[in-house]
Amino acid sequence: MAICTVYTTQLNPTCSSISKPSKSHLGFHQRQVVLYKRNSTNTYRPRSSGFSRPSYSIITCAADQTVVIGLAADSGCGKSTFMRRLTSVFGGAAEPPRGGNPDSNTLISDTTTVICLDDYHSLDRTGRKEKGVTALDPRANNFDLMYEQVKTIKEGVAVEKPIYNHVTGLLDPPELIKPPKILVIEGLHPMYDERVRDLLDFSIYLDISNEVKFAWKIQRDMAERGHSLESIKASIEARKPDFDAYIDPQKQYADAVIEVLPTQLIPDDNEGKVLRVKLIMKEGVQYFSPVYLFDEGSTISWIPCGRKLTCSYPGIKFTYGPDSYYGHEVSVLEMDGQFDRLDELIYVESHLSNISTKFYGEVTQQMLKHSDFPGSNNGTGLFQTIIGLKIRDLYEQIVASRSQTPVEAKA
Ligand SMILES: Nc1ncnc2c1ncn2[C@@H]1O[C@H](COP(=O)(O)OP(=O)(O)OP(=O)(O)O)[C@@H](O)[C@H]1O
Ligand SMILES: O=C(CO)[C@H](O)[C@H](O)COP(=O)(O)O
Repeated sequence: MAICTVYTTQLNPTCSSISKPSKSHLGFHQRQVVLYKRNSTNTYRPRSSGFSRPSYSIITCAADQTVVIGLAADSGCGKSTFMRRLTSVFGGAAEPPRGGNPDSNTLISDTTTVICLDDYHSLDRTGRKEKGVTALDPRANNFDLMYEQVKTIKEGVAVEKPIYNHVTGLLDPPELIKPPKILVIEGLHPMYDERVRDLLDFSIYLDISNEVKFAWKIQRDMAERGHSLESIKASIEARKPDFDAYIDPQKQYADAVIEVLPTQLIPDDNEGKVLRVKLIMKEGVQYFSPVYLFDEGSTISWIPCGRKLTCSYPGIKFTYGPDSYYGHEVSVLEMDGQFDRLDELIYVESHLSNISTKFYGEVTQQMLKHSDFPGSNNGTGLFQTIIGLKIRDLYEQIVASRSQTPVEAKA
């Protein structure tokens, strides 16, 4: 986090965000901020002798303030895969904090820091068992701390965040999280608490239908983790009431929802391999303009298979159009089916608009780069990649708008 190095009585025009010091500001990382005193003419002086805490404000460089993105989904619904795609859009690899807890859930890259909200479990595995609550139950999570820490990071100050250890089921000693350019909070509840929700600059919900969730869980937990079919069924059933009560309702607040359903191209398909994926995009969200197919606002149905796109059974179908979602006006882009050849995706990409690419073919390039990630041959990978590009664009717009904002003091 860069600090404002203003040593005159006038504020640097790029530093427009001013807030009162809180306990966390004045803690361990006090040296990261510069304290200024406001005088009667509403100008600012750097800290000098006679400084008394209540009369000082913390000034952070607005252009460097952290943009906060929320990603909500149930466990095993593709959050990690989405995060890898997002990080890749910004370049560089995301890694756990160097020299830290090997069981840390955090991933850090040059631009992004992804924190997992499981770290705000207030009850460890034993505690939840004793109280008979699941991790999805708000009573097993500390929303006050989540709010305080996300807010503090957003204001440009580092925090000591707890770690929930998925290996031991215990709460480990905290780890230091420094303010990144983009903070992603991913997990079960990024939009559950209104205070946390209000801190989000953009929010996404991964809505995986029960049939597909089940197919993915079986694939992962049976093949990779040696669980039995019965135990997977039992674990999904046990979580369902709390999922319905506390996780699923968050999708009404999301700016973008990626909904994953069984295909409609194969009658009575229950294999869950071919997917129908919807990208539901809220209208009127600042710095976010929904993607469209051919003609903005029209209703379109498109089968791109033919000379320019190779399709084997059951083919590919795109639809696009306006709709309503939890009372909000939205645009919905849908893809049913899967790609045979990813290099031909450029044909589809060239018919999509508002995809926030920096050069022709960037979506296709990203998809080809990660062709081994789950979902790369269908709408899950395509829409996750597009949302990654939209987040980059949103971030750049926010930074640009902040550096143009006139200085305004909030005492
Ligand atoms: N788009 C996809 N298409 C097919 N399978 C997928 C897709 N996304 C995820 N999966 C399957 O689901 C599993 C979980 O994915 P991922 O690790 O990204 O989810 P997660 O939400 O981060 O899970 P957890 O919270 O349990 O760590 C993957 O191993 C894969 O089997
Ligand atoms: O839903 C979950 C996170 O996405 C987990 O079930 C929750 O965090 C509890 O984890 P564990 O099973 O390791 O105790």
